[in-house]
Amino acid sequence: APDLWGPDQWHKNYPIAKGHHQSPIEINNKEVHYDRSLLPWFASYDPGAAKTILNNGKTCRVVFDDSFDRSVLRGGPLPGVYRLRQLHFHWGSSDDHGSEHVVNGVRYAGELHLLHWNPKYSNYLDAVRRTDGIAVLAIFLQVRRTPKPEMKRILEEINAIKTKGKEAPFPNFDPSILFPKSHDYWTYHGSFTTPPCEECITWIVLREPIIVSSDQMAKLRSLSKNAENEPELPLVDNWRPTQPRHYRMVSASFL
Ligand SMILES: Clc1ccc(Cc2nnn[n-]2)cc1
Ligand SMILES: [Zn+2]
Repeated sequence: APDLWGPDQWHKNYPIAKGHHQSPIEINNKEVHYDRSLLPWFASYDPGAAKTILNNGKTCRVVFDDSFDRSVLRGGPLPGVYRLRQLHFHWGSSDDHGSEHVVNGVRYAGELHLLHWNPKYSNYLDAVRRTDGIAVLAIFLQVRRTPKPEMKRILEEINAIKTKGKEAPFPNFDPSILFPKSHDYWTYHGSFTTPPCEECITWIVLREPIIVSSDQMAKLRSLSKNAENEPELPLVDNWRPTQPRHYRMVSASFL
């Protein structure tokens, strides 16, 4: 059956969805350009900034206090500090797919996005209208037999936010505990991967995935996209297919 609201239809309401700076994209070694001028990136997150965890019907999201430069990302390709606003996940209906970016043909089971905005703009909604408004740190989730203990706190809250609109307190959490060892990254200019698909994102995609277990991925898949009193609709496959790269350069911070 034709999916009336699927990614191929978004351009009808949001023409930019067919723009030339859309995300996600395929990252292929042969087309990547090593840029030795790229700086390392740094996250300085205050655990006290974590506020709540929410099922918004399209993902599991943790929101942070972004009323001042409390938790920030800086360095890398960024011109200054960017404020952490929220993190969320993308995943599939099985372990063999679910990530948004694809690396040399490899799809990972999921992808963690930490979304930051440029405080040179008066607020987040203004920032999403600017090409340098948003920075997303993207981290692949790779399934192996070993769970990632640092994922436990998020996954333990899943039972409290099973259905769309459910929210729970999520205090004292520093998302940098989720980071892999290596800070090597690719960077390119792109967009939100859901409507309105604004082309306002500096993407920082980490080369090293974090390792999670199949059970941990199954926990994410136990979320529902329906509200409590509605028929059960599993929240899975909330990833957008890769988009044309057009003439964009993907730079690598590593050789
Ligand atoms: Cl909460 C949320 C916010 C944005 C998206 C889509 C997206 N755009 N860029 N990264 N993720 C999905 C869920
Ligand atoms: Zn995302």
